[in-house]
Amino acid sequence: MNLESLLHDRLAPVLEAVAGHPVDPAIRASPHADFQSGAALGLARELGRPPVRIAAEIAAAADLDGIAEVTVSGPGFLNLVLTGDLIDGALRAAAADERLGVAPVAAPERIVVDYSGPNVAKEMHVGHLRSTIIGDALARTYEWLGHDVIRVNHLGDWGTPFGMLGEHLLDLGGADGHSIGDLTAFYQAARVKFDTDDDFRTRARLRVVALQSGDPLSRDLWRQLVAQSERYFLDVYARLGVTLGPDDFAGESGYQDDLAAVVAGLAEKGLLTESDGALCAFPAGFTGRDGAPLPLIVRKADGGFGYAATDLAAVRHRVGKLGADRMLYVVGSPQRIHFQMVFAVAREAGWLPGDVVAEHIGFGSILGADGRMLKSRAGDTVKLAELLDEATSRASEPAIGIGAIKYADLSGDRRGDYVFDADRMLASTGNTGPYLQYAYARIRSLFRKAGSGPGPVTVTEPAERALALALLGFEPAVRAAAASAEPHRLAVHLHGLAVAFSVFWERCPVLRAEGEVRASRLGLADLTARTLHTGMFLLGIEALDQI
Ligand SMILES: NC(=[NH2+])NCCC[C@H](N)C(=O)O
Repeated sequence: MNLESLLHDRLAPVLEAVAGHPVDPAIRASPHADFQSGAALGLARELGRPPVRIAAEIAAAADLDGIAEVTVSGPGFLNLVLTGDLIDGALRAAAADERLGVAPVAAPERIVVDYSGPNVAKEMHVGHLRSTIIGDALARTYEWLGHDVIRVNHLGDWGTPFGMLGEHLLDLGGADGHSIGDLTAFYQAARVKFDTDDDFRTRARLRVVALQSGDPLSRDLWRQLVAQSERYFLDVYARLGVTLGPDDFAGESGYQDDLAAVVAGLAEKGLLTESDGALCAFPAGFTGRDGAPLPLIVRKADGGFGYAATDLAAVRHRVGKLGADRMLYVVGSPQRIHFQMVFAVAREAGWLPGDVVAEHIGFGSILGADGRMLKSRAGDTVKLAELLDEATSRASEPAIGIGAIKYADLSGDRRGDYVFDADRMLASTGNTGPYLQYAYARIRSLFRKAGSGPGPVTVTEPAERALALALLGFEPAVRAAAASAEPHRLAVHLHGLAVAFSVFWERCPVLRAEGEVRASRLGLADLTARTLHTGMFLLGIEALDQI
């Protein structure tokens, strides 16, 4: 049962009667009562009466079913205290339900989550790490809520670099003879040759043309690069415990045959303009600093198609073939304008109907201890594998190191930057992944000693009540995280739950209690463990029985 919505339903009719129109009661958890509503404050000006008076009027008229007490405090807040029966009933209902009382959504949507999206023959970098972690948490959460989730890994597997990379692979012994091994070194070596060797540069250009016209050797080299990279990425996903698999790769190359139709479709709608030899769309409402309209380059002057054209084709595919109701693109904030323009052009072209939601789920950067973009000691971009090595080698178990990284990423507003600080993220106290994992393992160990199972919950002590409210706040936290695609809303809630449990644990003896009290406290502990387990699962953090 969702207490916030229960209280919402109790207060909404009274508010509407008082105001003469629907008013959101804006129920919030409160340190002074169980919950609080500030709705009377918002109505004061409109009704021309002091908010305290309005609040008193609401309090007097409210339907008190399940509410023990409504009081007015401060300038006109309504403080709401629930009855013990309501809380006990809600906890027992949650405990009896495998899904902890969280019903699947009434209207499931088909949600395409585009995440990870690394580039072939290149090491994944920290931006891909964030996309992978955040995207996976979102995909898990929507799926658990009953949506039909399609994971899409928009692999960068096409474009001009493949001339240089294929040619370099050929120089090293060709498609079947050579393993590209260290991706960064491979890419950099190709790059150096491309920048310094005229002959190589010419060969690389011809290789692109050959690849695009279907030359078998070129395709072979390319396939080899893609296959080796995919294997590498899958290793990283396995290490991270991420739910992306081999079938989720849907690389840019897959849209090549659709690009002509993209151009034709845009041309037909009169949306293409030639600009310095390139074909561009100028979606309404996008202007540069100088006020000039911003172009979305659909076909480059050399006839090649770029990132934007592929993304337009991908939108058509996801709406037309995959039947998406909602599309989320979990990609770093610097690509915000790109996606806004792609969505705008797709809407103008009629490929993105008004009832299909397309949203860029942006995120900030991972910073080093110096507050700048994360760099290795040598000043290069940090390889993802090295980052994982650092966290896992310092943790007692790999799952703790990985959980620490994920939690550090997911516990703050995704739009913000965060500092990669292994000491802080691995700490077993504070707002960290290990803290959640220890809280869970501690409860499991409690049950190994208890000798008996959980019983029906009856809340009496204040620490029990605080824990109960945290448990019942799980559903709104999951729904809020899903609604705004903000996993931190769930992460922060779980941390609060773990803290509430530790306070309860200090103040309320469990194993030393007797009879119904002992059973009830074990009931609270059990529901806490199950809630932490489910919540961590949604974030992609492993819950260990024993640490
Ligand atoms: N549909 C998309 N554009 N997805 C994101 C792809 C990310 C891209 N490969 C990059 O590394 O920046």
